[in-house]
Amino acid sequence: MSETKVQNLLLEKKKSKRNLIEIFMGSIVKPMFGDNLATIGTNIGGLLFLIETLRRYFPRQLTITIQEILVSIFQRLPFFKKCSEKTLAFFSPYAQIRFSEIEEYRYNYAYSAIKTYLGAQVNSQVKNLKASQMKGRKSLDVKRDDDKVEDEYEGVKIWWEVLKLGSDVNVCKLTFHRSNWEIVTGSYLKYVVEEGKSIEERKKRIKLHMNNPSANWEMLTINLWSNIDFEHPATFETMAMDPKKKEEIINDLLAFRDGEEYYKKIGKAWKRGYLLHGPPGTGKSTMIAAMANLMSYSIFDLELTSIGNNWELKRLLLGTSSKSIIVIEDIDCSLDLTGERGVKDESSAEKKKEKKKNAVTLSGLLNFIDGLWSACGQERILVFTTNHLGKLDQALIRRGRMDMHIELSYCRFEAFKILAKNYLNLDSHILFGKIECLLEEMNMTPADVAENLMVKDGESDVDGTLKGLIRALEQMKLNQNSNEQQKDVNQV
Ligand SMILES: Nc1ncnc2c1ncn2[C@@H]1O[C@H](COP(=O)(O)OP(=O)(O)OP(=O)(O)O)[C@@H](O)[C@H]1O
Ligand SMILES: [Mg+2]
Repeated sequence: MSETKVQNLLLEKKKSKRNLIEIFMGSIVKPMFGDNLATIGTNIGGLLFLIETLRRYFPRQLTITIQEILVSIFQRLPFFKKCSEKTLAFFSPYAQIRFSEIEEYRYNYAYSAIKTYLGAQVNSQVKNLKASQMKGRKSLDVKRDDDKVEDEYEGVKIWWEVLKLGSDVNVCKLTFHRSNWEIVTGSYLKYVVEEGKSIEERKKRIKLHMNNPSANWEMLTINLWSNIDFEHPATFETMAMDPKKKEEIINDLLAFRDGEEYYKKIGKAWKRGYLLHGPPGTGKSTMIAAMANLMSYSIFDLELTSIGNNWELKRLLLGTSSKSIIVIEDIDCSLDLTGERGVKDESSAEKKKEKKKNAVTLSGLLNFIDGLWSACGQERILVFTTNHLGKLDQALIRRGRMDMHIELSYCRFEAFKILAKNYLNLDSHILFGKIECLLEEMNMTPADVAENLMVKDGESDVDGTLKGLIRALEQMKLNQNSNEQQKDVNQV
């Protein structure tokens, strides 16, 4: 058969189908509803016919793409705007499920598990891949880099698409034939999420999250936190402090980590608060790093001064994940510690109101820790640090809120021995006796001791380094004595 003949035949076929629709619209719809409705009816009829034809003769993915194009065209027409999507969805044999990255202001962990699962669908047929190597890793991490992934589960075909809606809403969209509803919603999705989570667990790196200034937040709760890999080397082993106290803290942390059942049994939210207090340079921040490394928990470092009010604080706390340590450093400096109770000198009521509305208050923080957040945030550790325990409001530090108070203090001999082991690989030395006496007398911080134990010029030997520390301690003693003498003179 010649090519023109085939084309003519196809044209005839098309005409006859179009004629059928036109006869139906002209003889039934038009007489009943008039010209306008008849035109609309013709369009719908044509559209449905088109979809059915596409479904029969084209592969599924193409059908869906064409359907989407048709929807977008028809949505531009005022009448169809409302009903085109519903009409198409009604007639389409496929169902779709969307997983947004953020759902009701909270991070959707199913989304990240699905993304991880899709990234892991690597085989020799895959054409687009991406590879990266993280610091400290020997192997390359190779992931699939396709926006569209076709999957198969128990003989059922499933199509995934990774999309960005608007400027910042990330979505994974799943399409499947409605006849497979049971399998997909029953076991496939569970399988995907669990598989994604176990891959994440295997590859897990501890993250340090920092809150972005609220002025930079975008509408949909993304961008509240930025994160980087956390690579602080501190461990409890290298922490210079009283060994008994150290053991107590480690046991407390491990009991918390393994305590899911216990917390359920006693009906308490699975969270624990630690208050670290002590002078600057005694190891408060170092201990937070050691905690994160011991527990393999990520850190959320909450900078209260960059947010405006209690509502923003709530959003930030709701955006934290489980298995995390939420840190507020120098709580005495970053919070209006008097809360609403302290507003005494404001002259005008207006000012008071404004202050309440715009401040992150102690009561806001406490209400949230005790209330809503306890109900929805599990397996979280809260750490506050301060240099001035005395300045803190009693409400903040009462037991039950801050379960354990940890004092980090000046470097005594037990702590020094740990630093000497870390920095000089020394267990004992003839100069240790003298250092012990001086450390009992003088209040030198572990940070200062550590600084003196660092070999700076690359040539100093162990003796030279320890003598350097002794000199520093003696100098400190001299300064202290002369200060005291000066004070006495001033008093006289
Ligand atoms: N207890 C300690 N054990 C081991 N190293 C310590 C200890 N305390 C301080 N250091 C050393 O001193 C440095 C400063 O300590 P760190 O930042 O933890 O002190 P801090 O108590 O948080 O001080 P600040 O109150 O000023 O924030 C650390 O990098 C660490 O090397
Ligand atoms: Mg610190």
